[in-house]
Amino acid sequence: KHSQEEKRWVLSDFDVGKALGRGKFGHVYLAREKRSSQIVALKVLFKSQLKQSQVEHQLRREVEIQSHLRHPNILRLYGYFYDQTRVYLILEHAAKGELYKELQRCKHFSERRSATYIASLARALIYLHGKHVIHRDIKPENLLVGVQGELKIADFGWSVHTFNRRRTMCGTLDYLPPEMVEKTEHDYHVDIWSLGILCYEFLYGLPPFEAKEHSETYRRIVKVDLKFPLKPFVSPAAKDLISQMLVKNSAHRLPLHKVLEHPWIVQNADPSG
Ligand SMILES: Nc1ncnc2c1ncn2[C@@H]1O[C@H](COP(=O)(O)OP(=O)(O)OP(=O)(O)O)[C@@H](O)[C@H]1O
Ligand SMILES: O=C(O)c1cc(-c2cccc(F)c2)nc2ccccc12
Ligand SMILES: [Mg+2]
Repeated sequence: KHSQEEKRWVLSDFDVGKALGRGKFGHVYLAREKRSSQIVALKVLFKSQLKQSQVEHQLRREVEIQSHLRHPNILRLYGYFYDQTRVYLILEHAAKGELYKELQRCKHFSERRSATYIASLARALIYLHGKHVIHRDIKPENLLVGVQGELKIADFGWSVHTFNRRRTMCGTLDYLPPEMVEKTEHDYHVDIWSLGILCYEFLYGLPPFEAKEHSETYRRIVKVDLKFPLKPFVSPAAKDLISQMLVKNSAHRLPLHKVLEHPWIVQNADPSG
């Protein structure tokens, strides 16, 4: 069956309301689609700035990827359109805004709240990886909150489709070294590392390798210089999970389905997510 012909949207299809926030390439507005009265977030990007920053292909990829994703913890992209000067993304409206503002407000999250978020993110990443998509930019700024407090992964600007590189251009992989052949697997594990960073930051209010200078942060990351402060109190189970995700050798990081089975998640995550 041919998929329903994509609707061609125009700006006059929407009543545009208040600005929800400012991004690098333009504003995001609350808007209502006139025919259906559906509330959306309309992300307006200026072509001139997109050209200047040479991110056109990245934006097209972001749109292509996000428009095909359907998961409760992944922000929907309903469609897009453009006029002479701007590109418009029609996004699901995340009524409770940015997670990182909430984290700043309450300093750090409880173990139950953190575990619930980590579980829903793990489920979303399992879905994403199943579609051969890696996000590569999982951080509080890119996490929005829905009307029921549920997490929504947004900003697929850095996501990529990892097609299987097992087939090289010339067809044979006999001459490829191990790291090339397994390269795609290696890619998936970047999101597990970021999930471990997030788990630490939810519980302590700061990312684990933070330092004044970039060079110092870099050194701490490559060394996996992981230290757990005495305050706030964090259970040994939580530290165990974080320690199994923040592992230098990507192949040894706890797989996402094992994250969901970890005792700390099982005992603390709210099943509804
Ligand atoms: N779907 C949405 N629902 C509610 N608020 C949103 C939504 N999308 C964006 N916002 C608000 O608008 C702000 C800017 O949006 P966004 O982060 O997507 O722009 P950007 O920073 O240019 O994108 P990127 O982070 O990829 O550079 C966000 O920080 C958030 O406050
Ligand atoms: O004038 C265009 O054809 C145009 C289209 C798109 C575009 C096309 C599909 C999806 C998407 F997200 C963006 N982005 C642009 C960025 C800069 C300048 C021009 C364009
Ligand atoms: Mg942003």
